[in-house]
Amino acid sequence: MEALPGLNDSTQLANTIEGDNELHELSIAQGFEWKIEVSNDAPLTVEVKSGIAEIFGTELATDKEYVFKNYKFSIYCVEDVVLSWRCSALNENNLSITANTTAKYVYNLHFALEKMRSSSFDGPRILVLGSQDSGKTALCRTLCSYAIKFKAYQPLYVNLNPTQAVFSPPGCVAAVPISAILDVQCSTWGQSMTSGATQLHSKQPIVKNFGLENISENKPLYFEMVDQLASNITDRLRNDSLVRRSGSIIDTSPLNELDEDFSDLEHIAKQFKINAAVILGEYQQDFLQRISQKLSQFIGVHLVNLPTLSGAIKLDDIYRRSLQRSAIREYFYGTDTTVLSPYAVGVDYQDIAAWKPKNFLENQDLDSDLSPTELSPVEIDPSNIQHALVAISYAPKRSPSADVIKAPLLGFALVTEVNEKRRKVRILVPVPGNLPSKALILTSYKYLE
Ligand SMILES: Nc1ncnc2c1ncn2[C@@H]1O[C@H](COP(=O)(O)OP(=O)(O)OP(=O)(O)O)[C@@H](O)[C@H]1O
Repeated sequence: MEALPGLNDSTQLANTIEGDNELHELSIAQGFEWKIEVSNDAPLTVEVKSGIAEIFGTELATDKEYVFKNYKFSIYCVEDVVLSWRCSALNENNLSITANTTAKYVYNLHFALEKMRSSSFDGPRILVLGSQDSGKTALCRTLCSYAIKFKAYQPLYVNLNPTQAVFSPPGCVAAVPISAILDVQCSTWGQSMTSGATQLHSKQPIVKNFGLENISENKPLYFEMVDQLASNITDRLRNDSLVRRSGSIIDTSPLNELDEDFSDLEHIAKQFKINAAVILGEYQQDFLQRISQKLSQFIGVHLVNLPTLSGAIKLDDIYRRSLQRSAIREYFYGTDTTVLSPYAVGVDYQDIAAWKPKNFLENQDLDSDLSPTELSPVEIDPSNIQHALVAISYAPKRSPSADVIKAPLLGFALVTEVNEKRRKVRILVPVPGNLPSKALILTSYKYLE
């Protein structure tokens, strides 16, 4: 590969630092964190020997081996920690161990939320804002982990960023009550009930399929999905006093993807009835004031501004894509510890009724005023459905677009082969049986083995 100009594998960088794959012992002082970036080819195993260490707020058990692959994260030491590690791509002279400068703010925020939980049956509903890679998701994950650490709370994590896959494939907005410990080894936070029996308690997400990669490709459709999710959440909170009291932690898309006049933000705040908001990163006072004013009708107190989380890393597109790919892979094939066996079914062209969301960035000729949320019918041919991830809706196969968009999701399938000659399609489904006789929605995400 190296001989070919322009073909630089992203994993090469990590591999240039040669490790010996031997067991090493490492002591990290209280308040410091070990920033780690591992590729798929050179997994890292870690075993805590003594002290309290955590990953995004979830404590690591002592004398248990954890394996990390294709993951960028930090191990934060709440106490002095001794651990052993082994990796063929890390060298003990090049480990990045630095003081964590923002943990104190996260603790303060957590205790403020705890206060809201203990003083009312209606817990906090906090909006987490910030620029790209400022640590929004890391903060949400830490706050969820802290909330369940000592009390039997079940905070609702709401993911409004369709590019990231948390308990769902990418392209979705989702909400999941965090009912038990999260899987520290998983960038997708853990496994959902679709995985069957899992090592840790599986979670049950509410998922809405947006289907496109970027919210600006079809904002009206994105907000249709956000509104549907918000309405499901309102029902859930009404009927589940524990989740209501534990509160919602709402993770958003980067601020630059939302409207400059903050009307998108106002819409989200209204839909999720937020009563607190935090913004990560360094901003001009005037900018913070404008957001604060917009949100003042919802949040009694001011918007809380915290620095970019210590340890947050600027991610490149290749890594983002690899996380999306692993989430799709995990949905169908499971993980190394929970292996799943999806079923391949053969379907005739005429037995498929597929729709796709309108993409206004890709197709500038589309008239955006003409019901942008309406789905367009898909003509089955290899060029558009080969290797595509498709959402299976509950709407019967011949339903009109308006019904399909409103219908809940049954699950996802993956087109693995399209035979133009025989007019047949091979589709991977997570459960045995035929492809359900339901309307399908083609997403922009593709997965090839
Ligand atoms: N201690 C840490 N705190 C926060 N982020 C960390 C830490 N250590 C590593 N990271 C990594 O930094 C990257 C960016 O963090 P994160 O995904 O939370 O940002 P974000 O603001 O949610 O990004 P996006 O705007 O893409 O949604 C992630 O890969 C995350 O795993």
